[in-house]
Amino acid sequence: MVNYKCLNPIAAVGVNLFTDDYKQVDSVEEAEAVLVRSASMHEMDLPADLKAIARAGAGVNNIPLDKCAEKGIVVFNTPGANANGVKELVMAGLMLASRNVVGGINWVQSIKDDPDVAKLVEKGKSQFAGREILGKKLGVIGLGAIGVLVANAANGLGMEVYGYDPYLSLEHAWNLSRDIKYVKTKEEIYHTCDYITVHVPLLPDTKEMINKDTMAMMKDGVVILNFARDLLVNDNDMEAALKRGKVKCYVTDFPNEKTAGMEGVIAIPHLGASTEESEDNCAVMAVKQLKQYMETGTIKNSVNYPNCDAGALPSGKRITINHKNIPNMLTQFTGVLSSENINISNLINKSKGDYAYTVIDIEEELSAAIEEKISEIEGVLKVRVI
Ligand SMILES: NC(=O)c1ccc[n+]([C@@H]2O[C@H](COP(=O)([O-])OP(=O)(O)OC[C@H]3O[C@@H](n4cnc5c(N)ncnc54)[C@H](O)[C@@H]3O)[C@@H](O)[C@H]2O)c1
Ligand SMILES: O=C(O)[C@H](O)COP(=O)(O)O
Repeated sequence: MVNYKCLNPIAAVGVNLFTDDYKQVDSVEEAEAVLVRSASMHEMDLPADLKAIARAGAGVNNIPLDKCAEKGIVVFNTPGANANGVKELVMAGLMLASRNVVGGINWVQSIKDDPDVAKLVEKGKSQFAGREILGKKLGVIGLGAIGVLVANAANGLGMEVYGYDPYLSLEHAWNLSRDIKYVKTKEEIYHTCDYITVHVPLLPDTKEMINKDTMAMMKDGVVILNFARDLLVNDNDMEAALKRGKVKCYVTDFPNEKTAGMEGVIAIPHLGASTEESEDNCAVMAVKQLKQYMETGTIKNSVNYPNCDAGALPSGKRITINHKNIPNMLTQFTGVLSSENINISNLINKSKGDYAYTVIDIEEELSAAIEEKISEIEGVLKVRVI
């Protein structure tokens, strides 16, 4: 029986994939597997038995990835599963920043009880006049699952789109419309674009990438959209830029105590992935990946361990070992098995940064004593026998 814990509500279509071999538990202390959306796990004690965490979504900045890797806990996310949901809201964000729809709606509410509301509307509407996005320049920073969809959709609406991503993957490059101008530096986007949207993960090198220096390079009256993470923007610098009119409007899906009431900000309550379709897609992908790992040792879409297709289970046992990526580990693993005269029928070893993963198939049973011997090898972080 595998105990799992959902730290956030996870769509039923995903959770229903768990069979009778899985049991939902009340506390994370009892869990071998965790499903999570945006709940922060940074302050959490991670139980010794925890083997995997699946983030039903893209951003993993709420999970202590290194701490997990160090404990042999594999962290998964669901790349692309909510990208369309976010893209559609970004397109709405472009419109909301261009046409004063929010101001107009609020104004209609304030005069709704006036018997002359229809006349007042026609008289007063000019104060909410906007501009069209057709022909305007949009810069997309980060051409991953979301950035590519946003770039292509904006291009379809007649915008001139510039894209920047120093790590652009082949898959995403294939999906990018040929009309998008791929630029080699962020500065080209800053100097050129009327609208700038960021779709990068929150990492040490992207934190506060929108700040007074980068905004100084932008056109006067630029519109900035942030559907990625609040900490990508320096809020104090944004406030000053909005006051000066350097930035015309800041659309954020991540309001915080500083930006929620800031003038010039359109604040959306983190709704990018909050659609039935995205929630279902993420839940199904997260649960499938978690189950596959628990049942076969295969790792797909991990962010802290290497991906590894372990293949079908052997007739005997499968030993999976999460360990440090240091020399001499395989010799030690095979040494323990050969000293017990155990034949290896298949062996896979993969690494990612400081961590590695080894799968060893044997055609017989494995005693607890041998499992213990492997666990005791220096650099071994977790051992499972399936
Ligand atoms: N608003 C929401 O509800 C919502 C939903 C999903 C994702 N997100 C956020 O959006 C981010 C992007 O999501 P995604 O699904 O497109 O992820 P993704 O991993 O598919 O794409 C991220 C892209 O950013 C690029 N990148 C990394 N560092 C960069 C840098 N310094 N400069 C330029 N590009 C850089 C990567 O190469 C990658 O192509 C997530 O990390 C998450 O924080 C928000
Ligand atoms: O990174 C993500 O996938 C989004 O920010 C969605 O977060 P949520 O699952 O809490 O809506």
